[in-house]
Amino acid sequence: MWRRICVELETTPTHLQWLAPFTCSTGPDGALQRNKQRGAKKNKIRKTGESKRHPCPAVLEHFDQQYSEELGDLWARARAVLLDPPSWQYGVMLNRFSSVTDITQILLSQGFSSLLSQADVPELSRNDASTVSNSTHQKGADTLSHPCSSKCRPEDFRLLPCITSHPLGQPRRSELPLRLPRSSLQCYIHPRPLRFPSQAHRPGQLKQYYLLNAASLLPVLALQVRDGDTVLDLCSAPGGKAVAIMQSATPALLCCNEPDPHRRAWLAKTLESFLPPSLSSRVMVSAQDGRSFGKSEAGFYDKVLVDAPCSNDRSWLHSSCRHQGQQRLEDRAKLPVLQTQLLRSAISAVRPGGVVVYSTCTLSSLENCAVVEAVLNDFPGAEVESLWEEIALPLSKYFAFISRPGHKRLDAKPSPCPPTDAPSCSHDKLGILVVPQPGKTWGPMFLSRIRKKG
Ligand SMILES: C[S@@+](CC[C@H](N)C(=O)[O-])C[C@H]1O[C@@H](n2cnc3c(N)ncnc32)[C@H](O)[C@@H]1O
Repeated sequence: MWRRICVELETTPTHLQWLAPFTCSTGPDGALQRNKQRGAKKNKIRKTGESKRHPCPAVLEHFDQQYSEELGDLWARARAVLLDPPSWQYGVMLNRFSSVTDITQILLSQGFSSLLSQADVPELSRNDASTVSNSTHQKGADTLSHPCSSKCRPEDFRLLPCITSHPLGQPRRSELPLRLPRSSLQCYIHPRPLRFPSQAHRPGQLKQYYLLNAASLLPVLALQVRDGDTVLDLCSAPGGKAVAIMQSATPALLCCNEPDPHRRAWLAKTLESFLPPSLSSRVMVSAQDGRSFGKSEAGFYDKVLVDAPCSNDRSWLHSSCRHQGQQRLEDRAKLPVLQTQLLRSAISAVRPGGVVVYSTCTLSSLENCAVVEAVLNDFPGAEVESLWEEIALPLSKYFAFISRPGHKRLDAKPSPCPPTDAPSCSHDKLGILVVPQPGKTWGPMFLSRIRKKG
């Protein structure tokens, strides 16, 4: 199998071989692309300073139509965030392979705090968590109703309220505590939209951190990579989640796949900037169409991440001109077909008992729950696992997740919904959705975890 993978790797020109000597001067996190500055700046935070960007009228009109129908009042607040780049927050994911260690102190002294520390996550038992959600929903606190498809009534949808303290005293010792999965992944966030400076590449030195939308880490947490796993990152460029996977654990193999040559070059640079050469035998770059893995590598992987090509609401809203906006809207209509094919391929590529995480950075239910629903219909041996108590509840202090009360039984087995023209939007059944809101501007991010039965 190793041989086969190696052969399938592109016969790479030297600039694509990520273990080639460090020569790149551009970074993976986009910010560096914009900041052409050379040399690392002093670690000084600044306001995001995003210049005023104008939304593309055609895309905004399309979003208004679709999302006010799907999300109701929730859309007005998400819209306000998406239209206001200076309000966007940035996460700082630390690089555990960098030998420079002063960064945590600097972040803490500047008001950043650890997103994934276990310390500030309330320790709730499963029963308590259920009680908290139900009782808060009954009270109607911090809720926003939003209409969706014909299957859902507007009042069915609410924001998951913040859980900031344990409402019922100490959890019962005998019950499993509600905690984030253990991970060596470290990310620091600030309550305000302050951005840490991006780092230029320094030859021979790994970057210390990666700037990102912290919601991007949720699919990686959901993937639960363990040491020794064989992992496929099916749509990998520019490589933020691949780097996060390598922060979480040491897989036996991480295959990073990206068919687009320019984006693959960017991916290669990211890997080169964040991973030491000693990991070269474990991390590989592949150039296939992701739809082919289901046949070429059937049943090989323990874990597959499908961070699918999607509408990317944040960036598409700010399309540079009307023509680009129109083109993207045309592409948007075709995406669910590609996404469905990629997810099918991923499920075929995973071994029985293995898991696939499907994620997008759009709010569109057609690219989210409708894709998962369609694929589940083809794979009776696959089932969605709830991410509610594992991810949404522990992190509700930081992210605005939406929920549908009454469908949140923590022990409920999700079942595929009957095929329908209208998406069902059962985010709690088919996945979880982070909706940007003022003060919690992370997202959009949809994620769903599917296990292939053994
Ligand atoms: C949302 S981006 C992935 C972001 C990446 N996972 C990260 O965290 O940095 C989706 C990627 O899928 C790639 N893509 C498009 N069509 C694909 C296909 N048929 N197979 C695999 N990847 C594809 C795109 O070129 C793009 O780089």
